[in-house]
Amino acid sequence: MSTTGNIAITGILTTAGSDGSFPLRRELRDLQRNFPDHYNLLVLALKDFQALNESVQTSYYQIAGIHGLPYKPWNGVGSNSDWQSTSGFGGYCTHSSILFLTWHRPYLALFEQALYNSIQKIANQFPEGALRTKYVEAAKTFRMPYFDWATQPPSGSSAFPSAFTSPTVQVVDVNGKTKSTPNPLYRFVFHPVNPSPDDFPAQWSRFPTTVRYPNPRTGQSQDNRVAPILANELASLRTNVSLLLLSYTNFDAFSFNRWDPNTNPGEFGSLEDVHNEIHDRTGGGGHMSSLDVSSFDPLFWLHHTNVDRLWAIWQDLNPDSFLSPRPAPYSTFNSTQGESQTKDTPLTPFWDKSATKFWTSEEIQDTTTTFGYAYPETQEWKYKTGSEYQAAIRQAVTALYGTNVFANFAAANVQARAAEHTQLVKSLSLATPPPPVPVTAEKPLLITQEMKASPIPEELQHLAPHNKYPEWVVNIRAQKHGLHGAFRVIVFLGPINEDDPDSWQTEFNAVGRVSVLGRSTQGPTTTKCAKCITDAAEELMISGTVPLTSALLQDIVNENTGLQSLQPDEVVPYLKKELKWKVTMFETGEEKNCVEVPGLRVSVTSTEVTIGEDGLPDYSGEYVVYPEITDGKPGGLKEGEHI
Ligand SMILES: N[C@@H](Cc1ccc(O)cc1)C(=O)O
Ligand SMILES: [Cu+2]
Repeated sequence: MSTTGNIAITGILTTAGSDGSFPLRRELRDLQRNFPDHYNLLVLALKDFQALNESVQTSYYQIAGIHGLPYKPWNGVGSNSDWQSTSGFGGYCTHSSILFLTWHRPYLALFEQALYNSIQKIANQFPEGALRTKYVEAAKTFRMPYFDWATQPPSGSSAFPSAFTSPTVQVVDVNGKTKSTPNPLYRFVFHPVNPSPDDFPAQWSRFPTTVRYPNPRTGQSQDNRVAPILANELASLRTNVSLLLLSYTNFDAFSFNRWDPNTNPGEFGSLEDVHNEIHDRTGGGGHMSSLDVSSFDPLFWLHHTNVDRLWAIWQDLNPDSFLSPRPAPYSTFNSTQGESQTKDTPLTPFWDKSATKFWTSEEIQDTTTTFGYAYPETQEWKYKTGSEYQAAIRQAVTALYGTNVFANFAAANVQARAAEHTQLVKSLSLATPPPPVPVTAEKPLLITQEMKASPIPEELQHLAPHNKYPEWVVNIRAQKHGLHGAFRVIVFLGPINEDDPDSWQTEFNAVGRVSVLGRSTQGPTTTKCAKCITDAAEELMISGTVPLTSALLQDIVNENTGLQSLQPDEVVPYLKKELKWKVTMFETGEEKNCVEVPGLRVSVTSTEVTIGEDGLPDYSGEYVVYPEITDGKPGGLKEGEHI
């Protein structure tokens, strides 16, 4: 890859196999367990890539810097002065816009192709002979792994893989000897933090490495906090992913989180919304929590690869729906605010294969193979017909994220989670975190092409007479920059410790959240992102969802609650009493209780789901709104109000 002139974004240059196949981007734990040579290459190459001089265009530092800070032009696209003016080039970020998904695809391809340079370099450093042959061979099919944060981790293993939390990792080094080495997925070590003056404001300059859940006093990363927080809201998140993939049929609704008055009752969620909450839940006030700096955490890349995968899956189920033109919410290098953003809008700063013009959404919609990869679920070449292929995708999705909430519930290891919860509470009071688990200890996820949906378990069948049940969803709308910073709305079902914001995320009764990555447009931490400034001026509204059914089921199984069915006659009075929500700001790592949120509106809807003979849910029913549940609560939808 040349480092002068326009860098073409090609992904890893690949020709299809004779059967039409492409190498797969695999789940991290699958790669680690079942493809140890690929994993070994990943560790060595990512270290090599991260160590590149930060002034090199294709270094880890510079590529990460395209997303937010330092807000300087990359690859000659835009000039420094463009970045300064708020009416001009507002940076490259595309969140809350129709281009959210498509912009990140070439971005990931760029990362993958740069990482791949290091992969090839490393493979060829092994001593000539069997060892080199083995790694050079493995390098050919190496692709970027993803972290599937929505799937049920195998029982007894952590919701946040030790591959991210272990400070060190065992590898076979290029001399053929096994050694322990700093783990490049654990964190990125800046070298230095500000290679050019003022890359980062003081808030971020103080961290010499990326951090997760930094201790507000010492700045120390507390990675052991991530797993229990991921586990605690996992059941609801899985339903959310299942709903998005199987019930949303419109690209605009599926893809991004901007709310407008015409949003359908069943479409308050989006992949962007689910993606936001992972930033929040893994960041804990550290780098992942802030769009300005999240891409410096290595986790960002595996997280976004999963987002790209979920989109690829959805797109192949809905090949005819794609983005419809919208007025640009902000100005960029190529389009001015208010001008139509379409599938032909250039995705700056990503030059296409010709390196003379930019990639557009249209060119990358259909297929990931343009960039030389596929996902386990999107191996289209294995199927004779489109409908066989789609049926296989549906089966795989339901097996991973929810055949139906009942099978999901039975599969979820509630006991393991409860134990993890106790461990978290204990570890918070310990001076030193528990010792890291060796990376190889992780259990593999089962990801196969033949995964089958399973039927409703017998002991829960009475809750879904004739295989029908109501799916309950909380919808949340708020003004994105209304609090001048990032905040979340956490939804609870049942009693909580009302007075202690620090404990809310780990309350067992926390069901899920909508995380809002708002930013400041005034004061000392003012963002340089021009898009955010115009968004704020426009009072941009966003929305998100928290599926409730899994928590309701837990309450049904827990006999102390008195709840016995999922039907409205029981659930409505129950929710009226037990449903609550809290808002906290989290940007600084400290939890700040916020009572008033501009534009907040919380509503509850349900829709009837039918589970087919094949175990697949049919989500095509109408949504019913229940204002009586939220009326009278702060920010709740009132009787007679339009959703
Ligand atoms: N936190 C629970 C979800 C839940 C929330 C509230 C409840 O009342 C019950 C269950 C989980 O991890 O699955
Ligand atoms: Cu992101």
